[in-house]
Amino acid sequence: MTGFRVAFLGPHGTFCEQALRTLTPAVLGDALGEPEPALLPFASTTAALDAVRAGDAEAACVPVENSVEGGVPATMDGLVETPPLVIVREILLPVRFSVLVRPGTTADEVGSVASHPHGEAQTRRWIAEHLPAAEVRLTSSTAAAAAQVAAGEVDAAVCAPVAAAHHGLVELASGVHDTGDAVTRFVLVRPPGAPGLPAPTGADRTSIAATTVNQPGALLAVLTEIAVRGVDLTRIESRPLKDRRGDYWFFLDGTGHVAEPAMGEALAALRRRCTDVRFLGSYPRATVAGEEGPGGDPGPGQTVKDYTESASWLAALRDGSGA
Ligand SMILES: O=C(O)C(=O)C[C@]1(C(=O)O)C=C[C@@H](O)C=C1
Repeated sequence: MTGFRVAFLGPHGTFCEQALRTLTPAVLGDALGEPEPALLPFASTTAALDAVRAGDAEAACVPVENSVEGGVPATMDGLVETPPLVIVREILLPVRFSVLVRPGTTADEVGSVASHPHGEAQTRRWIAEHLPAAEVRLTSSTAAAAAQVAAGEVDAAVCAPVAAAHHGLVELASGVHDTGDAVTRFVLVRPPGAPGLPAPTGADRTSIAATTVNQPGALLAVLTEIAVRGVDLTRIESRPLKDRRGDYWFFLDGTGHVAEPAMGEALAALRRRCTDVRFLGSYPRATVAGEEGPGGDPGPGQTVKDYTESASWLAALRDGSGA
């Protein structure tokens, strides 16, 4: 045991724990600087992030978005709180739900069914069709729903199949979903500077949160700074600033690394244009097995080589050696 701790959305048996466990010790060691961390379940995404901020864990793994239901608000809000945290890895996990019950329970006996809001959203039609009489209850995680079934507080849980073993439950149904092939994206976060920025791999993603003044074209200007540098924007989502009604955090993900000129220049431009910019991390892009990731040809004049050559040309103009 190293004393190095990774917080995750618990209890045991969440998709979040599965995502974290897909990282090999080598990858985890590379991302965290420690090969064998202790994995600590927390009751919520907020609590997992708070644990890192309080020094009770050195890193946290939290869900950030689902391909069917979209962003996880608690994570997005948590990422822009202070002190800052930065993403050092992303993990894409295909999500497959089972309906778990106590041994012996039949479908007719299910009067209530629980899940995390994202789990409920991905299986809403299925529940309406197959468990029409069940009252739906929302829980802090899918495994928390399984724990409630085990405790006799609810009859069924929509959760990961692995939760059955953790909570002594059995499958009433498996492969439950309204839209197939759902994927949830998780991120591993650390305080900035520990152990340092992941090195560029050539296939990275950078996450940014930015706020702008509320005037015509402000968001367009932000997007233009990104677009003209050939950065492929892979996600944009907003969250209210809460204490400034009508103002928003824009969460932007784009291909590239802050150490590369295009992304570096785009970030510097946002720093000039926005009322606040948070660098949320540059980290290797994950792909689902068998799928191509984003970020093909950045367009004419937009490769790292193009940026390096133009910077040398400008330097020569400035020092009088070129024309
Ligand atoms: O509750 C869990 O098991 C989680 O890991 C959270 C979460 C989410 O936030 O979307 C992860 C994957 C599923 O989409 C449902 C719930």
